[in-house]
Amino acid sequence: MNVGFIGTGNMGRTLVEAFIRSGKLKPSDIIINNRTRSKADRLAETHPGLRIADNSRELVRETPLFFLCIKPGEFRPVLDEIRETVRSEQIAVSITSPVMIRDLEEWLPAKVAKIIPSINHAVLAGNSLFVPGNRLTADDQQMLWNLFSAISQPLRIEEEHTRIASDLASCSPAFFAQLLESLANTAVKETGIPQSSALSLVNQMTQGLARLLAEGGFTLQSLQERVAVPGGITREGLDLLNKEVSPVFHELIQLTHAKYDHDVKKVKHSLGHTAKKNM
Ligand SMILES: NC(=O)C1=CN([C@@H]2O[C@H](COP(=O)(O)OP(=O)(O)OC[C@H]3O[C@@H](n4cnc5c(N)ncnc54)[C@H](OP(=O)(O)O)[C@@H]3O)[C@@H](O)[C@H]2O)C=CC1
Ligand SMILES: O=C(O)[C@@H]1CCC=N1
Repeated sequence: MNVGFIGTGNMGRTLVEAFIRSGKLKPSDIIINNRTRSKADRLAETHPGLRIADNSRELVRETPLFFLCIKPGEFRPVLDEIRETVRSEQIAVSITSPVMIRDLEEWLPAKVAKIIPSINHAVLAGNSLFVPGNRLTADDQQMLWNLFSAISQPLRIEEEHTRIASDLASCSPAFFAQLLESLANTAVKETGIPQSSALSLVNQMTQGLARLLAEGGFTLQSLQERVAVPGGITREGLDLLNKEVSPVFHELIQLTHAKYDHDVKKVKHSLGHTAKKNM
């Protein structure tokens, strides 16, 4: 089956490469289009057989399933371009949280889903967040589920939980990378340990932590219990984190949701009522 990707930026490229790496799609199954052609050219050079469409309309003509791997503010021009070409039997998948399924369904006659991926799919790990629209049949849902099972663990969520689930699954790799980098850099400032040693210690620790959770039979809770011996040093640190970190995460969630609400409004405004008027 031909699969199309409109937008081969960070996440479009990650998805294309993850599907190829998993063996689920061959390069010759994939058609891409990107606003800046050179980015698509580079991806096609790395994966011989992968085809580039001259524009989104051409891509949509050739693919029963296509992904919109573009940012919220980039939807309007793409939808304007493809709406006349899209057919009702096609499946359009948005990977962008602030674009509502019902708005896409107003713009396109296609069957619509929202699937929020994560950078973790680059190593065929992490949850993809699956929000099917009403027009998808049970077979369509199963096909998408199977496709994403090759590169991730799909998780069905309600659209109203898209933001918080994305924070936890998709934004958190960056949040935790920054926290760990900050831990290493603070250690350098406080103690004079060489930065390369501090970064290596934190990096190796994180890889071990991931494996303990994935293969070692630990939960987040049981891991803390095993490390923090009663009356020991780790307990001191955990008690501090317990007190100080929760308000930071509280504020972080408030911030991501405020930005999300802002983006939802901006997208709604850009998609506006023109959709219905022009149909
Ligand atoms: N990065 C991540 O970890 C995750 C991202 N997402 C979501 O994915 C979406 C894309 O993010 P990301 O890939 O990081 O962003 P990028 O800016 O890296 O990628 C967007 C791509 O879309 C292309 N594009 C824009 N307009 C058009 C158009 N009209 N026709 C064809 N291509 C177009 C851009 O082309 P050009 O080269 O010209 O800029 C760019 O390459 C966002 O909404 C984000 O929320 C979701 C989960 C995780
Ligand atoms: O930063 C962003 O907007 C996107 C959403 C999820 C991950 N990255």
